[in-house]
Amino acid sequence: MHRTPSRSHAPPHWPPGLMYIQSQCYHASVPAKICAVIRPGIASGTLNSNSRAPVIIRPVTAASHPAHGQFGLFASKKIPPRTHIIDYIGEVHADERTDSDYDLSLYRSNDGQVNVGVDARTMGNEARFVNDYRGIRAKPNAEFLEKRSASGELHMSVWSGNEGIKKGEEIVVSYGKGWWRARSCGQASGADSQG
Ligand SMILES: C[S@@+](CC[C@H](N)C(=O)[O-])C[C@H]1O[C@@H](n2cnc3c(N)ncnc32)[C@H](O)[C@@H]1O
Repeated sequence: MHRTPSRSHAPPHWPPGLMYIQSQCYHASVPAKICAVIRPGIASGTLNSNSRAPVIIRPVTAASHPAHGQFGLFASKKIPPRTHIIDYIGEVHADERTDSDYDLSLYRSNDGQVNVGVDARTMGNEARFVNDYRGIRAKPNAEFLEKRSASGELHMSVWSGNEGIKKGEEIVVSYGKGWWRARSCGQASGADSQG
C-alpha cells in the first residue's frame, strides 16, 4: 500500500524538517480498491511533470500581508491564463486529518463511505505554500482543479485563472468559505475550491 515518495533536491526556502517530494505518497489508510481508482496501473516512483513548475517560494515580509512571517508561492515567470501551474503533492490518505491546514479533499467514493485527502503538512512540494486570496488581492488569480495527470493519476492541481499571472506576482487561490468557517469555530477540515 505504501509507495516510497520520490525525494529530490528541495527548492530555496524549503523549511528544514519537512520532506520535499515530487510524487504522491500513499498512506496505509487508503483502501486498495480506492488506490486503484486514484492511480490505475501507475508504476511505483512515477514522477509527475512538476519539475519545471513556474513558481518560487518566498517568505512573506510585508507587515500588511495576512500571512506575514510565513511563506507564499510566487510566479517565477509570466503564466498564461487557464494554465496548469503545479500539482499539489502530499500524502494521500483516508484517515482524519482535522488538525492539518495543508489537507485538500481529493476523492470521495460513490457510496460516500471513503473520503480521500492529500495532506502536505509533513511532506509535499511548492504547492503547499499557496495562500488564500483574502486580505491579499481582490480575487484569486488561480484555483485548485482536480485532474488526472498524463500518467492517469488523480491530482489536485493549481491552475491560473482567466487573467493569467505576471512574473513576480503572488499566486493565490480560494480555500473556500467552509475552510475559514471551520477554523473560526476551532474545527479544521479539508479545503475546497468553493467561494
Ligand atoms: C496551506 S498553508 C499556506 C502556506 C503558509 N503560508 C505557509 O507558509 O506554510 C495555509 C496557512 O497559511 C496561512 N494563510 C494562507 N492564506 C491566508 C490568508 N489569506 N490570510 C491569513 N492567513 C493565511 C494560514 O496560516 C493557513 O493556515
